[in-house]
Amino acid sequence: MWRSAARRSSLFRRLLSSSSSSYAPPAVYIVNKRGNDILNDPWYNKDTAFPMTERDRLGLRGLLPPRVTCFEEQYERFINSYRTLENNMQGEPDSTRVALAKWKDLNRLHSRNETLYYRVLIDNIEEFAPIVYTPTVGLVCENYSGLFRRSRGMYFTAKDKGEMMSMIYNWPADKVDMIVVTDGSRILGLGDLGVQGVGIPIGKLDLYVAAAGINPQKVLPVILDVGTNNEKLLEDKLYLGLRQPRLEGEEYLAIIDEFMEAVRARWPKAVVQFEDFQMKWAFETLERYRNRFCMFNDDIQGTAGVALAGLLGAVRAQGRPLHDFPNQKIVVVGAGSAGIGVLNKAKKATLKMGITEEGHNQFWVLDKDGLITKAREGLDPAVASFARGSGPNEIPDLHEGASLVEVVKKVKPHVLLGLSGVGGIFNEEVLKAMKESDSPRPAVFAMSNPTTKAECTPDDVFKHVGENAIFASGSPFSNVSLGNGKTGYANQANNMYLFPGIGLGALLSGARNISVGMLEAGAECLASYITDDEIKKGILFPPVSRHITAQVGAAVLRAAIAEDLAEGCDGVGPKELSTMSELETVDYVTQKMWYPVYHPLVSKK
Ligand SMILES: NC(=O)C1=CN([C@@H]2O[C@H](COP(=O)(O)OP(=O)(O)OC[C@H]3O[C@@H](n4cnc5c(N)ncnc54)[C@H](O)[C@@H]3O)[C@@H](O)[C@H]2O)C=CC1
Ligand SMILES: CC(=O)C(=O)O
Ligand SMILES: [Mg+2]
Repeated sequence: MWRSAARRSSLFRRLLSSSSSSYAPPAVYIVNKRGNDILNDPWYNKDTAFPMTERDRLGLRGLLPPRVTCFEEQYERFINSYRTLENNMQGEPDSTRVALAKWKDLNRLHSRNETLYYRVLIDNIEEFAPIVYTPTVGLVCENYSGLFRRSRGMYFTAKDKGEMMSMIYNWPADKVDMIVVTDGSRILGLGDLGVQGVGIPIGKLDLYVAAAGINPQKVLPVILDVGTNNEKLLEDKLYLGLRQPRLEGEEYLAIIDEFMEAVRARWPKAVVQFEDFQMKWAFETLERYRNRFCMFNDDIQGTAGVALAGLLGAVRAQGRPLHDFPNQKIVVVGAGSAGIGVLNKAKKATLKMGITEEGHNQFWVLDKDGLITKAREGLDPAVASFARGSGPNEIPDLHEGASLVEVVKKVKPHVLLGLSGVGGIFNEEVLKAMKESDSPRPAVFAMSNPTTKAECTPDDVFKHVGENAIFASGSPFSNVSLGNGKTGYANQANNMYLFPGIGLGALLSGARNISVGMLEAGAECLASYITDDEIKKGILFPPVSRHITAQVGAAVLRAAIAEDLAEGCDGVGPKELSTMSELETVDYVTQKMWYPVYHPLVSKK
């Protein structure tokens, strides 16, 4: 027993030290450029940190101020100037201006020096995630055409039909590990933003680098510009996308198919995350590609795992055992890609706990037309199994199309969960009705993004529902001081806790595709991450970090192996991966994460 464990861990050590990892940093970078071309390349640029020997070697002498500074000094210089910006903008009434100024400052750093940018992002992820990701990324997308300075990512358009297989070779990196793609049709809760939606793949991939340690040279943000139905954009002089209505039907699918095949041709092992597609295409493309590519839909699948972790947390917060979950009454507002993804996942958890398909009775779902019942004309099959009926188990008078406040008053739900994209829809009347919830700790999840679309704020929840309430939102809010030293926790319930780990685990396992089992393993890992003590305080989610991502990534990787989907990565095969214990897998995943440091540069010639 001891011998085999010892043998296994020596194999593990060898794997860590000898794998031809794309993540373990190389000792030197070989560059085929010199002088200003290096300074203008954010991947190689070190600004004033180039040592004199390197300045001589690379033709940089005289192109930089004479004093050589170290990384730490550059870091401090950036943070100080960022703090000055913050101070100068204090009292500025227009919060949009402040957010965009901060985003521009970070973006300028990215365009100049990626190593410094990612270190700043990693070290300050909680502070900077709201700038590179939601909510500021929403503002950036809305104003993208005016803000555009330097291209990031790739643009495939309806006009590129038949060209994508060659276009994909225009991307400069030989290897791409992680792609996030959108068609811009449903950007956060902001609707169709056409080509301007490219900000979302950029923001998501920044989190991949910061939280999952994906090498930034191996990520690719992609926008598929198939037109836009947003009249305002079509009339906007600055708009940078195609000026045509969105492609539909087979024409649309042909573009997506061609893009996916081009990816497969050049980078067959890349993981592709679909993001912010309008509902019909979100589900259709997921079904179309899930068994043929290593891909997933973050809004349907990532969100579902995070929401389920939150729902189970709400059960624990009441001091109830998890098997009580099927008795929780949950009102879901929004029956789109995210809402239906959450409902399917929660139902599956209920069925796993022994409830039958016909017997589950805990969900009430509303969309823009109110409560969805079996009487709904043209009932969407995706939501049919959640539509309320009229049998003896039903609450009387809850008719088709009943309003949110009626539903909350009559159901007295344990959880009210919003994925509607409608800001403020959980108004005072609704929240006061939640106070009468049958739960001693009513939970309100206002998951829509960005902040302007949040269904309510934590202040409103703790004021109207009560201090015992549990709150979570898609975009970040500050905790609320409840007086007497007590805190009302403003959790962030966002798929950012899962997608980086899902992508990383899929990548390192070399999975052929991303199975339900792999996603479940990630979600279960997240659900069990928070301790009972934290849950009692009302804390449902951990801060986003490399630690949680490594755990989720390891869980996903192990599930891929268990399901025989893993083909290995970077010379580490499935057999070797399968010999690792749980702990060793976490160590392995952690070790494979890229970390920003300056490397000596050596000129090719
Ligand atoms: N926190 C997170 O991790 C995530 C949050 N989201 C957010 O969820 C929101 C919805 O996303 P999707 O489901 O993809 O959008 P979607 O457009 O597919 O669905 C929106 C749903 O909300 C319903 N709705 C609209 N107005 C309503 C009203 N007044 N009352 C009740 N329901 C109403 C619509 O009928 C539709 O069913 C967005 O704001 C998005 O940012 C999405 C994914 C992840
Ligand atoms: C978080 C996210 O994926 C969304 O709001 O669409
Ligand atoms: Mg999304």
